[in-house]
Amino acid sequence: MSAIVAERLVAGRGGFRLPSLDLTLMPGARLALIGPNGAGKSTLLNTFAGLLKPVSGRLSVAAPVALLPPPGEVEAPFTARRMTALGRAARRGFASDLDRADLAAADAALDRLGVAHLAERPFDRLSSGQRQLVLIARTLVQDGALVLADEPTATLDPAHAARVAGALDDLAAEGRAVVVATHDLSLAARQDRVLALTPAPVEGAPSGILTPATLQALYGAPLSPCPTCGRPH
Ligand SMILES: Nc1ncnc2c1ncn2[C@@H]1O[C@H](COP(=O)(O)OP(=O)(O)OP(=O)(O)O)[C@@H](O)[C@H]1O
Repeated sequence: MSAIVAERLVAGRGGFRLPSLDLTLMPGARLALIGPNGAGKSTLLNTFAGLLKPVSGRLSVAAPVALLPPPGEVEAPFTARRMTALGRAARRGFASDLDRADLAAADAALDRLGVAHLAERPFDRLSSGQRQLVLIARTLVQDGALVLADEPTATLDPAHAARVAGALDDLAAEGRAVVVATHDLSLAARQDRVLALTPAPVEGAPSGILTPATLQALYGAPLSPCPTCGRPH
């Protein structure tokens, strides 16, 4: 079964509308959404997550969905460990409290991202990048068949960004479909496919989409060096 099937899907919110989109994503596939500020990446992710109703068209999504919201959206008076472990509690409802297995999974996810030392720290007193890593750890423990990550590496230093990219690769290797919305073109380049949200969305292999010409058309300015070939232009 596909992780996402979108047919003539129009996503939007308020007065904003994305162009009609056809997309199929198989389990284990990795897709990057790129596009300028306001292009509709978060709108599309939230539509995939079921938080926004499609304006029109057909959308079928595998469950469960694990969603990493964009940086800065989450506040909570919990420790980093509890905040991470709540990713598992959400899956089975909030009726029962977290158990040892949940806390152990949280510790393993924090360790995977190089922030095990933050486990006992109050989430609300972490730096923005540290909070982001905790929320990514929470996403890792959610056991999603479809993992949606909105700007996962924004606010991260290069070493932590590399760990996150590797952790997302691991999720895909486990058979989960992964969609990242990102301005980080090196992260986009390591996905299997890239969907560029332009007035007419274009989708393909990173080598076909992350080209100087496509990026210049997408962002309205030349980008150098080329993110896939590394050459200045
Ligand atoms: N809550 C909202 N209500 C109405 N319109 C919104 C809302 N949030 C965003 N929009 C509009 O929807 C459009 C797409 O926004 P969206 O956040 O999906 O873009 P994005 O590609 O994720 O942008 P960015 O890269 O800046 O995060 C924008 O024109 C934005 O102004």
